[in-house]
Amino acid sequence: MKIIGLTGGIASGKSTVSNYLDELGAIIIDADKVARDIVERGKPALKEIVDEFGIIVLQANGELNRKKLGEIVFSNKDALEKLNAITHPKINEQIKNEINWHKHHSKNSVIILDAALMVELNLHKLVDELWIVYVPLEIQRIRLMNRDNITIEDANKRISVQLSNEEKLKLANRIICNSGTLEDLKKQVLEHWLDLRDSRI
Ligand SMILES: CC(C)(COP(=O)(O)OP(=O)(O)OC[C@H]1O[C@@H](n2cnc3c(N)ncnc32)[C@H](O)[C@@H]1O)[C@@H](O)C(=O)NCCC(=O)NCCS
Ligand SMILES: Nc1ncnc2c1ncn2[C@@H]1O[C@H](COP(=O)(O)OP(=O)(O)OP(=O)(O)O)[C@@H](O)[C@H]1O
Repeated sequence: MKIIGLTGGIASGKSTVSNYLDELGAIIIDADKVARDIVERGKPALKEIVDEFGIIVLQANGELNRKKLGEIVFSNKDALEKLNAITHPKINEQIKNEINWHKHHSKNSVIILDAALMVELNLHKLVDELWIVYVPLEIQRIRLMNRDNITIEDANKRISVQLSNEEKLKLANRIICNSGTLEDLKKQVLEHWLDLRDSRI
């Protein structure tokens, strides 16, 4: 089994890349999905979040109001640190459990661990190779605003709370540049995938 860490800033194109790698036969562990699982109704993290931020962050049906919590934490560093202190240990634990499960059940596979906060969560230490999806800031901002239908101010806030591209690039084994078309992106991903396969034979 080989574990590839796939990281990059918000809206750099990681999910687009991991969807393609999924089609090529990789197993995907998506940190955003894990982060959603651990705050489901009835899970301890949700109670801790409500204790910290109040019932304002709940919807009428008792589920987390993600939009509301996002507005709070991406505008306030202390609030984000409090949310991270609740969620990050649990995200880390679940990801490690998923990796261990695959170690026993999917021995010959390639696992893609897709996480924006790979380095912040110290998950890069678990992977065999680190791939970075790089996108220049101006394009990143426009794609984020379009995808999430948010203002330039909100896009800047979300970008500014993450490690810079430069810091991530220093750690990368492979760089996927996503400033071009989706076809350009797919072509690069296929090249890396084939190269990885050849290096495993
Ligand atoms: C604040 C929350 C509720 C907002 O939810 P929302 O549905 O709007 O966003 P979603 O979870 O899909 O995240 C979208 C992107 O935001 C960025 N992001 C999310 N959380 C964080 C964070 N704590 N710090 C920096 N960037 C973050 C990532 O690039 C992520 O891919 C949610 O992001 C959350 O619970 N974050 C804390 C857990 C976490 O760290 N998740 C990221 C794991 S890599
Ligand atoms: N080469 C491209 N050309 C045009 N649009 C693109 C390209 N690559 C990705 N996108 C679009 O940019 C947006 C961000 O991509 P994606 O959701 O894959 O990013 P992400 O890195 O997974 O984001 P997050 O950190 O929030 O999980 C999406 O709307 C996606 O369709």
